[in-house]
Parts: sequence; structure tokens; C-alpha cells
Amino acid sequence: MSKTTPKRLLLSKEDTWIRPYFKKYKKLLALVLFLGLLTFFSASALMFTSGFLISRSAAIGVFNATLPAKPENIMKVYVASVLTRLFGISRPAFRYFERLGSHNWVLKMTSDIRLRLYNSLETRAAKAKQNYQTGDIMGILAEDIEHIQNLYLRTIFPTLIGLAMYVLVIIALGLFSVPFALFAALMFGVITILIPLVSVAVNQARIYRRKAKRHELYTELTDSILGVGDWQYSGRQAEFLERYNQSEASVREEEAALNKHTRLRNVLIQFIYGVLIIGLFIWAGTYFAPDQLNWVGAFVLAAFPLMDAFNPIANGVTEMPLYEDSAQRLHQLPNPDEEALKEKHVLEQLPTTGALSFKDVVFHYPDSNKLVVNHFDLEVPSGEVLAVLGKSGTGKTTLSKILRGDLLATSGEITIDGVDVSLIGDDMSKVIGVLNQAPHIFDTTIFNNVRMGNMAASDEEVIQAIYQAGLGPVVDELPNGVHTFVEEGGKRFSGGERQRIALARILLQNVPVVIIDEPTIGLDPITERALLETVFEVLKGKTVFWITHHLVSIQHADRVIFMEDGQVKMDGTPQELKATNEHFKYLLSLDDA
Ligand SMILES: Nc1ncnc2c1ncn2[C@@H]1O[C@H](COP(=O)(O)OP(=O)(O)OP(=O)(O)O)[C@@H](O)[C@H]1O
Repeated sequence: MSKTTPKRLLLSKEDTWIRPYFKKYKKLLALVLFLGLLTFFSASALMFTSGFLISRSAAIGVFNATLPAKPENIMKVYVASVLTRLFGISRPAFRYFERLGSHNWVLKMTSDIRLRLYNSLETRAAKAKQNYQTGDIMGILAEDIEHIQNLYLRTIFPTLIGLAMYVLVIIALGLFSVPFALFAALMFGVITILIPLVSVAVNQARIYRRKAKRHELYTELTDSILGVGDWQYSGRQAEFLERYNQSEASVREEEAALNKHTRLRNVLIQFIYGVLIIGLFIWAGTYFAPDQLNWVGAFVLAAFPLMDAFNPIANGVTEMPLYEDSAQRLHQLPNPDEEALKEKHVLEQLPTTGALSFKDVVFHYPDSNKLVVNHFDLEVPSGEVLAVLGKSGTGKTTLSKILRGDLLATSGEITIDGVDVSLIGDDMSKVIGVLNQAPHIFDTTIFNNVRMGNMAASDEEVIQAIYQAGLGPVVDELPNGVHTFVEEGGKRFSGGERQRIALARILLQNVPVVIIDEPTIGLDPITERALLETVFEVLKGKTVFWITHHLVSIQHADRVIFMEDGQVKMDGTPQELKATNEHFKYLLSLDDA
């Protein structure tokens, strides 16, 4: 949490998350405000007519059967009774429709914001995964968006309605007496303007603190629940509970301080009301002639419902810093509209030939400063088979994940046919296929597993890919052929056969680039060699990024690089390296053996 207050964003011109909805749903907003105004008008009018009715009835003795009632008096009482009934019905009716409208407005708007949040996170999934913990996103969804709902329901609507009532009441009083209207303007001004402003100034820091603590609580709790097994295995459940209870107590402490302030503020507001009501009583008592005293009761009673209109303003405005903080956090997310534009641009020119370019790429995992990829430079022409060798932990797999956009480079540029990989997004599966140690085999038929590579492919194309991947001899032996169920995880088939199913899927995907990350681990040398023969045969023409530890089939590579500490240490054709490089020769001899 920063101590300095950030530049105000909420409802400013730069606000792209909340302000635009005012325009988008402006008609419904105007209706809601109008209904709100009518609700309070009806409430005051109800009290006014009731006050008049009671005083008048008492004065003329309508209920006193011994006194004769004049027809004009009865008429006045009659009109007042009808109006009382009318306002008695219209007040809850307007309230109901105002609630319906305002909640409808807010739900529309928050559903738009949620969608926008999803798009924002989804368009840059890799970046989001790196930059936001799950708890962060929970915090945004649960806290920030809820705050924005409250911003409207508890602050903006009541404040606008309250201020409009304020103006109307002062004008109405001004018609009777300008000095008293000025006095009321001052009193109501203190309640609707001065107290809310002072309250927000006094509580701003505390509200930020409470929000930061609550957010920490969310993040911590989510992380801890996701890793609850670790807490249990390490026997530290008590420590976990202790930490959680401490965080919660600290949030409660802030809340208690805020509640105390709210109680004091409410007492002050009630006191000012008291002064105002007494003032109103005295003024009305002197203003109306002795035979018009029933208006006194009407005026005094009409003032009471105004409390309901003005009270929420102080509460709502005091919460502004909370909303401001939520607005700041939402604005830190990537702007989905801009991202969508970029992606649209990229979609029109999705890579087709597969020329790879790494320029000064640097990467470290968020929890470590070690540069796993360290100022890495490499150009791979389209159609080249590149073998990437190197000791365990030198960053080969990490580099391939950056290439696929699953991880976002800390700095540097990676492009395929000139297109920045981070912009390809969900379309990456149309550009890069992956054959790795553990291909995902779904619990369905061979045919369906392969079809997943390209749902638009025809049956013939699927079958062709299955045969190209060398599964012909296997499926021909099966009673149901390509429609045989693979069983869970493909356990009906051997490791080599599972890799061939994955290979068939890649063939159907028809991608320009394929990453091969040691798919032959665990296979016997004969199966390994046979699989690699098929792989390089069927992938001819594609750019292949082949991560390997040993040199079986290395003759299929056009070029070999050695990685060390996240950099290229050696680079050449297999023939060149065989002639010049001792380490390469040594590895070859190991494989031959
Ligand atoms: N998710 C992760 N978080 C933190 N560090 C990681 C993560 N994944 C990998 N590393 C670290 O990054 C370094 C490079 O790992 P990487 O898997 O890219 O190496 P590699 O060369 O592919 O290794 P191998 O040949 O064994 O597969 C290692 O030190 C590894 O411990």
C-alpha cells in the first residue's frame, strides 16, 4: 500500500472502467434518479398530508360527534385523507421501481465489467499468470467489482438523489421564507456536504489500510488453501491458523475504528437534525396565523423523511477512497480493447512459414533472480530442424515455453515470421505443435484423439494422419481399428504408440512449427529410433525446435546448438561439430555404445 494518494482516476476522463457506463446506460440511470426523487417526495408528502390531516381533524373536531362539522372543513380533511392514502401507496411503489431499476443498472454494468476483466486476463493469459496470483484475481472479482456495485448503490445514486432533494427543499422553503430557507440550507449543507467531506478526509488512510489488509487476507487464504496439503504434511496447521487469525484480527481492528467514527458521525447528524426540526417548529409557529396552526404539524412532519434522503450521503462519500482504490487496480489490468485490437491485427497475419527469431531474450522465474534465459540470441530459418542440446537445467524447456507464449520473457523479443509470440494468444495451437514426454491422451477413441488436432478436418484426413504417424500396423490389428478406445491416459497403448497418436494430432494441426521435447524418454532404443525416423519423415518442411539429451537420429538435424547457462555456447551442423567438437564426439560415442 502506498502512503501517497495516487492521482484520482475514478470518474475522471482517464477512467475507462467505470465512467463509460454512465453514458452507455444513461436513460436507465436518469429513470432511476427520477424514481428515487419521487420516492422521497412521496415520503415527505405523505408525512405532510398526514400532519395536516391530524392537526386539522383535531382542530375542527371531526372525531368529536358533539361538535357540528362544517362541509368545507370536511372537504379539506377528505382531500388530505385521499392524498395521504395516495402518497402512502406511491412511496413504496416508487421505492420498489427505483430499487428494481438501480439494481438492474448495476447488474448490467458489473456483468460488463466482469466480462471485461475476463477478457483482460484472457487476452494476455501468460502475462496474467505471471503477474497475478489466483488470490489477486479473486480479490479483484470479489472485492473490487463488489465495491464498484456499492459505489453506485450506496454512493452515487443516494448522493445525486439527496443533493437534488436538497435543492428542491430549499427552493420550496424559499417560497415561504428566504431567511428560514437560508438557515435550512446551512443546516442541510452541513449534513450533505460538510460532514461527508470531513469524514472522507479523516478516514481515507484507514479505509485504504483496511482494504489492503483484506486483500492480503484473500491472497494469503487462497494460496494457503491451494497449498493446504503442504501445511498438513509439514505439520504446521497451527501456524497456518495462527497467521490467519492474526490477519483477520488486524482487519477487524480497522473495522472497529471505522465503525466508531460512523457512530459519532451519525450522532452529530442526528443532533443537527434535532436543531433543524426545532428551528422549523419555531419558524412555522410564528409564520402561520393562529387559525392555520395545522400547517405547523405538516411542515415539521414532512422534514423527517428527509433524513432518509440525506443520511446515506455521508456513508457513501466516506467510502469513496475504497472505490478509488478498486478503480486504480482495475486500471492496472491490460486494457482488453487495446489488446483485442492488437490480436485482431495479428489474426490477419498468423505465421505460416515458421521462421523463428530470438533477440536478446532474458527470463527469470518470478520467485528467483537466476537468469534461466540469459540474453539469448538465435535466428532459425523456416523449415530448419534445430537440435537443442545442453545439460539439465540450462533452460531448454523454459525457452520452448517462452516460444509458445506460455511464459512471457522478462525482456527481449521472440517472433515467428515477424509476429511477436505474446500476441498470438489462443491461436498458438495453429502455429506451434508440441510433442513432449507426456502427451495428453483423452479417454476416447484413437480417431477422436487425433481429430482434436483440428476439429474441421475430414474423416479421411484424420485417418491419413493416423497412418502417416505410423499407427497403421497397430490399428489394422484392432477389431475396431481407428475407433478403438484408448482407455484412460491411453494406457491401452505403449509409450511409443501414445507418442504416435500425439504426432498424428500434430500432423492434422498442420502447424508451421513443432517443438519436440524428449518424447522418446523411457522408450527402448529400437522404438526410439523408429519413432524419430517417422517424426522427421512426416515433419519435413516444418521448423522443428528439438530438445534432446542424446544424439540418436541427430543426422536429421540441420543444425545443433548447445545451451549453457541460458545462452548458446556452440552452434553448427552435426557434420561440422562431429569434425571439430570434442564434446559432441564424446556424446556421439556414448549413443553409439
Ligand atoms: N516453474 C519454475 N519455477 C522456478 N524455477 C523453475 C521453474 N521451472 C524450471 N525452473 C528452473 O529453471 C531452470 C531451467 O529449467 P528448464 O526446465 O528450462 O531446464 P532444461 O534445460 O529444460 O532441463 P531438462 O533438460 O532437465 O529438462 C532450472 O534451474 C529449473 O530449476
